[in-house]
Amino acid sequence: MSETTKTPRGSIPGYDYDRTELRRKLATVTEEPGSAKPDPILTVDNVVRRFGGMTAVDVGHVEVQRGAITALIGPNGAGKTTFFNLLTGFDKPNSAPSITNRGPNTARWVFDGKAMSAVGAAKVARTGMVRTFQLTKALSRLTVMQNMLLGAKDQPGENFFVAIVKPLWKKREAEIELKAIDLLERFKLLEKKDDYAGSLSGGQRKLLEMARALMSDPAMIMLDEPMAGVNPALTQSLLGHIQSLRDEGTTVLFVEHDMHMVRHISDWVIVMAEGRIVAEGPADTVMDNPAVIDAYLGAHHDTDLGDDSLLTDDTLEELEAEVKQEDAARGSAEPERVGREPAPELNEEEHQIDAPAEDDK
Ligand SMILES: Nc1ncnc2c1ncn2[C@@H]1O[C@H](COP(=O)(O)OP(=O)(O)OP(=O)(O)O)[C@@H](O)[C@H]1O
Repeated sequence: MSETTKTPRGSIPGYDYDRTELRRKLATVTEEPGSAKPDPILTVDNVVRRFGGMTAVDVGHVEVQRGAITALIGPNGAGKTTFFNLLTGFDKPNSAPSITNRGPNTARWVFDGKAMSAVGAAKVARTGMVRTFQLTKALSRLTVMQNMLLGAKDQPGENFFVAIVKPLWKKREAEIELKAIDLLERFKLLEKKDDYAGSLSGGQRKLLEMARALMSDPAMIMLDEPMAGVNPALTQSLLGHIQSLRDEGTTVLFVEHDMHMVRHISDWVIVMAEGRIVAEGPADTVMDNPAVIDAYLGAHHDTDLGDDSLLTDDTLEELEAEVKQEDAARGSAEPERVGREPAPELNEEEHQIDAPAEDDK
């Protein structure tokens, strides 16, 4: 990956993006929930969302580093999607400020210097914080190209002067179309540009949604399970796209269950469980945090944390002893062996994603 120096979108002019520098900065961040980041693009305080008696999100404080790829992970039901919905204006926290709810404990989040707590979804997107959905929102009865054009900002019709001066709107329209073609080519969807979005596969719709989100040049893109439903053949290129976005200066915040992907591309990982942030750190160490292991084992016994080092020799011996006991109880002569499988590597040919069906949720 190149060590280019570019300006992250939404940053102060002249700020040099440098990946080595980013890593050096993140290495100074304390590995604890809510830790301060050297250059946060997003700072969130006191976001609480309850559904009836159940608290789905209760985030006291969290920061997202500008220009980095941050993974938001956690077991099923941890509150990740609800948190995305709240931040992007698709839902409202119970802790939102109101006439009856004022004071230091009310919800507040600031994106790129702008207070966002009372901002609706459309305006949030215009400020440069754009998200995709776990279930794609491509408009089935529009073509792929029409979907892309909808994602553009500064459309000719939005500006009265541009709209009435033909050379101006013609020029702007042509620019938007060129951008759409470029993105569709990047996401290998160009030959589908005249097909209805409804005819695409689940994985292709996922790619279309990401490409469409990029039409507005967001400062931060928030991806909700980008890999779910994506064909393994496209997995590697999607990972490459996400990394290039970061290298070009876009901040990426993504929710993902595939721990191999999380380990492979994240600069930083934030872990949620039962609505709270329970751990933070770089991908290669955060998975060993006892709070993370508890969160996953407590909620979801069969989650693969992508790290076989959790299987220590002691654990293996204990498991082997348990198997022997069970076999003895069943009267079996030859106990099964408990072994350590090699950790699967993320690799172009072999990497398989646990892809839930697109319409699971
Ligand atoms: N509209 C809603 N009404 C009632 N409960 C809800 C609603 N939306 C979410 N919840 C509940 O809030 C909790 C958090 O759900 P959420 O979808 O945010 O979790 P998640 O971490 O994204 O899970 P997953 O990884 O399975 O997608 C869950 O218990 C869920 O059932």
